[in-house]
Amino acid sequence: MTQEEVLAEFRNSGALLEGHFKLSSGKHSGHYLQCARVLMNPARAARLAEAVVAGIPGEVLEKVDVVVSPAMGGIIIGHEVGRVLGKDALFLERPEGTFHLRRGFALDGGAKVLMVEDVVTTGLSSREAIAAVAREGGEVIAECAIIDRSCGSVDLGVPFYPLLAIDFPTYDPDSIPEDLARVAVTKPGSRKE
Ligand SMILES: O=P(O)(O)OC[C@H]1O[C@H](OP(=O)(O)OP(=O)(O)O)[C@H](O)[C@@H]1O
Ligand SMILES: O=C(O)c1cc(=O)[nH]c(=O)[nH]1
Ligand SMILES: [Mg+2]
Repeated sequence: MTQEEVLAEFRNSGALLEGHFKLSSGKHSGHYLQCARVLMNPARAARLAEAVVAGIPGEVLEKVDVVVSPAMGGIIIGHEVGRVLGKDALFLERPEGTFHLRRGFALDGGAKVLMVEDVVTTGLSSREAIAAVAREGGEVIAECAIIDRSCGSVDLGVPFYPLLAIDFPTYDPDSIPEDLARVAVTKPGSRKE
């Protein structure tokens, strides 16, 4: 899948939003990639998962024991990646603010984990999720995602394989451009303030 074809999947599903968004990291942006909309079609979700997996080197894939995703955004793409790899797909949740496994999910000691995200912007959520896997006894050996909003600048501490790297500007709360500040802000994600 080319970069243009990935972007077309977002455009065609109404997932490429413009407005004023408060991101998970607290940064603000005039653009938002609403992955839930792009993944709401199961055939499209499967296509994207196959393309994500195709971008990961074989020597990494052959080591993977299990797929883990941070809820909510990572769940659907993580499950689809698990299907492509023939591996179980678990997810981390943070109802009290810190990611951990719930619902009877557990990792075997030393399990080699492929972390799967929908979007990475600052990498904050990914780093928290990677730390959570370590607390749960596993080892994240690589991460993949549909979108890298850092456009290649993020360091997750493990090899990172995004399907599409994109560079939409983001702003700290005290340096929001005037025209963006005039637009009512929404916070689409589920991280608590
Ligand atoms: O790289 P970062 O700066 O951490 O941003 C990316 C994270 O933000 C979104 O999740 P969010 O916390 O909005 O919650 P959600 O997954 O429940 O939508 C997205 O799903 C990533 O997890
Ligand atoms: O950084 C985020 O929170 C974020 C950005 C984006 O474009 N899409 C998304 O789901 N989350
Ligand atoms: Mg998320």
